[in-house]
Amino acid sequence: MNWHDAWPAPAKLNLFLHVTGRRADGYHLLQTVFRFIDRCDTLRFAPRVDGAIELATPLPGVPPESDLTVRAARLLQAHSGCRQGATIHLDKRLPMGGGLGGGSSDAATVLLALNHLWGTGLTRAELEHLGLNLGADVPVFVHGRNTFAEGVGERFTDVALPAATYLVLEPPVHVPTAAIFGAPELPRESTPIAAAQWRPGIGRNDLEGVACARFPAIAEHLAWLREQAATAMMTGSGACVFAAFSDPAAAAAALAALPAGFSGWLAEGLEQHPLAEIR
Ligand SMILES: C[C@@](CO)(OP(=O)(O)O)[C@H](O)COP(=O)(O)OP(=O)(O)OC[C@H]1O[C@@H](n2ccc(N)nc2=O)[C@H](O)[C@@H]1O
Ligand SMILES: Nc1ncnc2c1ncn2[C@@H]1O[C@H](COP(=O)(O)OP(=O)(O)O)[C@@H](O)[C@H]1O
Repeated sequence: MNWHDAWPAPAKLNLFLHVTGRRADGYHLLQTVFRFIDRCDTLRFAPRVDGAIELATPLPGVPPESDLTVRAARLLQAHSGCRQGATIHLDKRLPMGGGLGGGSSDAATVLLALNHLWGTGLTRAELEHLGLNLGADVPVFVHGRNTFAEGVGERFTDVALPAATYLVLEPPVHVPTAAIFGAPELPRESTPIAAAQWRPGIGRNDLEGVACARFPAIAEHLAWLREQAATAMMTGSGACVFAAFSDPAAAAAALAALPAGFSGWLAEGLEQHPLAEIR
């Protein structure tokens, strides 16, 4: 791929999410399955010889210096000693604080794209490791395969998933991930399961109870979605909730029945990240 190309940064869904413990540094041990879906942010890059990293499209409420795209580019520069720079254009479609991993996916796409465009030559494993400095969710987007993840979300056992159409609802709230993990009432002792035993439909989202109690809009969206599909669940630390349909027409019918004031969309489950093969 070239400098002028559009580089996708897909969303993820957590098909289940169990909290199995807490590390000494406060981070939580999780078990989860990440699935990539075909709803994406899009990034474009322009090369710079002055070495600067500039975000041409700053996000409301996010200072460019703390934007994950800029931080990812700087980290790769520092780690590789690369003297080139880039202007980054981000076309943001995924909601912030939605549990869809948008910011983390943007960061991973920056690492993959600039490693390719700058010719810095880091391996995918090195980029995964680098990405963990930016957030617990970044490595999986670099990894690029649907996967059963453990640890804080950096140890992977890849899984093959059946085709599915997802109806995703966006409750109009931004959930601060740290506040959900910090809640005293969060259940933190789910019994670990073996990756080989997991099948679609197994497990729940342990963060759901806290998120629904603190953000009633999530509870309302989930209650409506469960009437359409009993297996509906929240993704990540919220706010988005989703349901899987094996029949796309059933998913479309549920979307058509969405109550006034609710917003939602359909997405197809991907077999892998669209940049899974890029070097
Ligand atoms: C919950 C998950 C599930 O995929 O997704 P999101 O809802 O954010 O999409 C992730 O584990 C989120 O990963 P990410 O959003 O990258 O989190 P980070 O920026 O690393 O962490 C934000 C804060 O959440 C808490 N945190 C995060 C991950 C984790 N395993 N344990 C934690 O306790 C910490 O307080 C941390 O300071
Ligand atoms: N490029 C980015 N896109 C989205 N959020 C970003 C970005 N850079 C920094 N952030 C910050 O990260 C937070 C979490 O964003 P995001 O990854 O989209 O949500 P989640 O982790 O819930 O899936 C945002 O609220 C925002 O403050």
